[in-house]
This record gives sequence, C-alpha cells and structure tokens, in this order.
Amino acid sequence: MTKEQFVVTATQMRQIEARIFTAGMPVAALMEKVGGLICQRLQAIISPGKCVGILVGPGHNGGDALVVARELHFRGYQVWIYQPFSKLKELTSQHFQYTQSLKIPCYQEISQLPSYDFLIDGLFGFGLEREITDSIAAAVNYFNHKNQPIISIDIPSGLHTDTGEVLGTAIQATYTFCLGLWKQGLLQEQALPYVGKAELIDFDIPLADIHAVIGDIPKIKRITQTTALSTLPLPRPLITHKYKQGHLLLICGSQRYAGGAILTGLGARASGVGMLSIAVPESLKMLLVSQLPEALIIGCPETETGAIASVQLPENIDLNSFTAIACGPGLTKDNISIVPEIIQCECPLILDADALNILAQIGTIPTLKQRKSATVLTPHTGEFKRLFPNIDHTDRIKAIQTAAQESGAIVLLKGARTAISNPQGNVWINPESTPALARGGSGDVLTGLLGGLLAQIMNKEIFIEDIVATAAWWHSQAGILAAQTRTELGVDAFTLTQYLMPVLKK
Ligand SMILES: NC(=O)C1=CN([C@@H]2O[C@H](COP(=O)(O)OP(=O)(O)OC[C@H]3O[C@@H](n4cnc5c(N)ncnc54)[C@H](O)[C@@H]3O)[C@@H](O)[C@H]2O)[C@H](O)CC1
Ligand SMILES: [K+]
Repeated sequence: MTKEQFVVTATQMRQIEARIFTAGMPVAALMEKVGGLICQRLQAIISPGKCVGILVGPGHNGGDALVVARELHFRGYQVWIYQPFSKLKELTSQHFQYTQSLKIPCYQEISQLPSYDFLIDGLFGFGLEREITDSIAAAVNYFNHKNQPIISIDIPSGLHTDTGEVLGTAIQATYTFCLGLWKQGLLQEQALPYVGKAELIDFDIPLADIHAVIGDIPKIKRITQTTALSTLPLPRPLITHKYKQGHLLLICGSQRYAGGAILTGLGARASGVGMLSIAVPESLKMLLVSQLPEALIIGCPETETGAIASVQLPENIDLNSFTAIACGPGLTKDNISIVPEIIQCECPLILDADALNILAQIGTIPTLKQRKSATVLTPHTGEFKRLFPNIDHTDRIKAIQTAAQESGAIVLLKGARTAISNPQGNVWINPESTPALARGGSGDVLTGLLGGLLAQIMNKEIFIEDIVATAAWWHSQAGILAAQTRTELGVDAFTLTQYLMPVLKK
C-alpha cells in the first residue's frame, strides 16, 4: 500500500506520531523537517519577494507555521506573523521567540495587519478540540472575506479532523497541505468548501508505525489511480474470446426514459465487456439496436405505460447465463415485479435508480436477504435515505457501513465524495470528482461501466469492492477530464461516455 491510500483520524495520527517520538525522533526535529518540506512546496507556488502573512496557533500546527515563517524570511519573502494567543506550547514558544529576534513583524490585532499576497494558516491542526470563538473566529472570518489565497497546514483551521464538520468557523483554504497521512475529515463531503486543492506532504512515516496503529488492512481507504488501474482487466490475455470477457445483462429503459438505456449501454461498452445484452421494452428495441449495434437487444413485453412488464429472455438463455446483471436506469416504478423477478440471479447484481426505488418500496432488507451472490447498490443521497430510512444519516461513512452491514450488500453512495462500504465495514472513498457530473444520466453511465467491469472479473481473485472503487474512480476522472476541456457546464452524460477511454489513454 502507498501512503496516499491510508486515511487516519486525529487519535490515530497522534498515536503514530507518538511511536515516532518514542523511537527517538525528537519532536523539534520532526517539526523542522515538516516545516522545511512545506517551505519547499510553497516556493513552487509563491514567487520570491511576495508578501506572506502567517497565522500562528498555540500548538504544533503553529510551530510548523513558525518554521515556515523563519525559512521564507531567510529566502527573501516579506513575512509577517499574526499570533493572538497568550499561551503557546513550549516548542512553539521557542520558535516564536526566534522569529521575534529576527525582527519578523508580529501582530495581535487584525486591524493592524498589513496587506499580503498569500496567507499560511497554522492556527490549528489535528489538535483542534472545540469551536473556534471570539477574536479567533473573527480573524478566521476576516481572512476568508479577504478572498486571497490561503494555504492551510495539515487541515483548514476549524475543521473537525475526523468528521470534516466546521467547529464554529473554518478557514476556506485554496490549498491544504495535509501532513504525513490523509486526515479522514478532508475526505468528508461537508469539508469540500474548505479544503481547496488538497495534497499530501509525506514526511517519511515508517509503514510499520502506520500498520501498528491502523492494522494490516485499514478499515478506510482512499481510492488512488494506482489502486484503480491495478484492477482493470488490462492488459487482456493474448488468447481469449468474447465469452471469456464477461457477459453483462442490462435491464433498463422505458418509453418515458429511453435515453437511460442508451447511456447505460454506452457506459458498459467502455468497460470492454465481451458480450453485452440489453433488455428493454419491445418498443425501444430498434432504437437501442441503432445506438449499440454490438449489443444483443432483448425486446421485452411492456406495460401500457411503456415499461418492461417482465424480463423475457430468448429460449435457452436464463438469468444465470450472465456474469453480471445491472438493473434500474430509466426503468420507472410502473412494474415493481421486476426486482423480485431477478433477485435470485446467481451472478453479481447491481441495482440502481428505479430498481432501488422499487427495492425500497417492497422492503430493502427482506428482499436482499434472499441474495446468495454479491449485490451492489448505487444510490444517490435521496435513494439512499429511501432505502434505509431508519439509520442515522449524519455521518455518511457510518451510514453506508451500517447499510451495507444490515443489507449484506456493497453500498456505493454517490456524491461529491463517493463512498463505498462492504458488509464488513471496509470503506473506500473517491477523493476527487467534479460538479460537472451533477446531471441527469451521469449515474446511468456509472451503472453500465460498473456492470461491464463486474462481468469481467468472474473467477479472478479481484475483490468486487475493488472493482466498484475502480468504476467510481474511472467515472469521476472522465468527468474531470471532460470538464477540463469543455468546462463544468459541458459534461452531459453522452459526452461523459466519450471521455471514459481517454482517461485510460492518459
Ligand atoms: N505532534 C507533533 O509533534 C507534530 C505535529 N505536527 C503539527 O502539529 C499539529 C498538531 O499539533 P497539536 O499541538 O497537537 O495541535 P494543534 O496545533 O492543532 O493546536 C491545538 C492547540 O490549540 C488549542 N485549541 C484547540 N482548539 C482550540 C480552540 N477552538 N480555540 C483555541 N485554542 C484551541 C489546544 O489546546 C492546543 O494547544 C498537527 O496538525 C501538525 O500541524 C507536525 O506536522 C509534525 C510534528
Ligand atoms: K491549519
């Protein structure tokens, strides 16, 4: 595992650092090393001679900031310090004293502050214990309103290290330099408006110390490009044929939502799955054939509202001839017998969109209890609350762990920070996405892509959860790439399908 995959709480970080100190690394030496690494990084962002304001807190976050202040001062930046605290930790106080002997200007009142080009936020790190109030809160709000770039050390001051919630108020960082290991709060949805562009500053924490504290297999992992690409069925074996590359059945579409079937099919196409069958209402059959000539389109009997009345497969093909089934996009809730009809299939089953709404209607847990094979649910927040109305939804990570554990399914909760949990409570968080994906149809593409990937891993030692994480990563990277070229307004779902391949090429 690479450092980028780990996610830690404040307690875990404190325990890991305590091991390093007990092993003999002096605290001051670590702070010096960290301050030097931050300074190196800052010099790549702030051109020489610029004016840099440094916010200094009472703890070691402040200590880091003072090391940075001193080093930027020696490198010719115009540095001033804002340090409004009366009591500082010993090491922080020594660093503060030295900056004063270097005549680096220091202010206690925001009214006296000079102008600045950049602000370094060293108020609080993972030692934040309570709400930020009074003059500190006023200062944080003052700096936020100045609308000038702020670089937060470790965590934007004011954010809860584990939950990402705002304690009173919080710095809205342009960049967050997270130190050593990713803090869990930075990956929480509610932290998004405060974290800005986050990067990890590795200060050589020994892997042994990490595993000693968080165990051999961490409960919560951050999806990275390395882990995502490692599970793709690439390269393909030289000797293969279309039936060995999986056979996916999509059950989707209705006269009201024909496009959902097409988008799901296009997502599946991009996955490279060997055989693709798409069951749609009979009246959509020719439309799908025209859009996806390589797919086997199955025209099903339809209700008078134009929804699939039942999944009627051609003779000698039954549900168990497929290596994955995905059901839901564009289905409508007109016919709720579809879910019970397919729930017994022996291959991995993905339920999305209206299949989830039907599942919620007929009873999530009792229905899923019938499953003998893997099930993946891909709700957005609204569908998730309907599926699991009785669980606490405040902390998204705990909510999907509970839902997965109660239902026995893998739950992928879509959002700005899509999170995945398996029934054992292992969690994968997708750390990057784009608001460009917040459009109708994006989810259909993900369902097709995920279905196609799941269909290809049969009898391989790839965990289903890893493929689900890969699909989430791939889908969001396509959105990010498309938004880069077409702006965040230019990523309609069809365009998104066209950017799936370029992500792999990249
Ligand atoms: N542990 C190390 O040696 C290293 C830590 N790193 C950096 O230091 C911080 C963690 O340092 P710590 O002193 O534990 O906590 P903070 O600097 O975050 O400050 C907490 C400090 O502030 C007081 N406090 C907490 N909440 C409030 C509040 N709402 N209002 C006022 N005061 C508050 C609390 O009593 C503490 O004294 C970590 O994030 C890193 O930045 C180094 O990177 C490596 C060495
Ligand atoms: K900070």
